[in-house]
Amino acid sequence: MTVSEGKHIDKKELRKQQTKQLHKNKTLTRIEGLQLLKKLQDTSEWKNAKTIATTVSSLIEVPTTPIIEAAQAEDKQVFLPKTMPHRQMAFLPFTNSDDLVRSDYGILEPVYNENLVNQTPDLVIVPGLAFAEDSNYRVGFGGGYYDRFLAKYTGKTVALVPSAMYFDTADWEIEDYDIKIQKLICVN
Ligand SMILES: Nc1nc2c(c(=O)[nH]1)N(C=O)[C@@H](CNc1ccc(C(=O)N[C@@H](CCC(=O)O)C(=O)O)cc1)CN2
Ligand SMILES: Nc1ncnc2c1ncn2[C@@H]1O[C@H](COP(=O)(O)OP(=O)(O)OP(=O)(O)O)[C@@H](O)[C@H]1O
Repeated sequence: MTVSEGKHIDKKELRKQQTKQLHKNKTLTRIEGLQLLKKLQDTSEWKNAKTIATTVSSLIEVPTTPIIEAAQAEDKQVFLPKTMPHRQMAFLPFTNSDDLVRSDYGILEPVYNENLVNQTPDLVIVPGLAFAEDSNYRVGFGGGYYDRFLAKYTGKTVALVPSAMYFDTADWEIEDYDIKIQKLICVN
């Protein structure tokens, strides 16, 4: 117990709240996602990246199909995560939607091939449920996959933050293993 605990919302509670909120805001998130992609394309991080990691979005996240298509149109290679044992992620090249397989968590993933893994893409677009603008901390789905991966990753990181995921400040508890996103791209 810490004295400051009272003003923090439990991460699990926040995830529950945000999941509900994001379901209500799907349409807005989709529209804002296109604006956020435009802003992303204006950044040096995007322009300088030859290899980009994103995800296959679930219904409540910023849709990633437009991101994948924009990257491909600019001859950038796209990598997608496959969840592995011990809460590790392997990033594998995106070839074609038909080659993706649904994971136990219901997310489409590329098929594992040790020869194709790339853990050092130039830019990682980090997913999440909530982002704090003043500190760049995030809350994800709770697997700790990105925190583990980013602990070793030394390239560029950005996150696209629609209004439903936006927080001025982190009113949740920051843990030692939480990793800040280098650049948050927000609406307006
Ligand atoms: N579109 C997308 N793909 C992604 C992520 C993401 O956030 N978005 N991930 C980002 O990390 C990874 C998968 N994330 C996962 C996060 C949590 C659990 C999981 O075990 N959830 C538990 C509940 C955990 C809890 O609430 O404490 C469960 O479903 O039982 C699984 C996968 C990789 N792919
Ligand atoms: N670098 C790490 N090494 C070992 N364990 C870690 C590390 N980072 C996070 N974890 C563990 O993973 C669990 C989930 O972490 P956290 O709540 O930050 O997930 P999240 O960031 O919301 O999820 P995700 O990164 O999958 O989107 C925590 O219980 C934590 O103990």
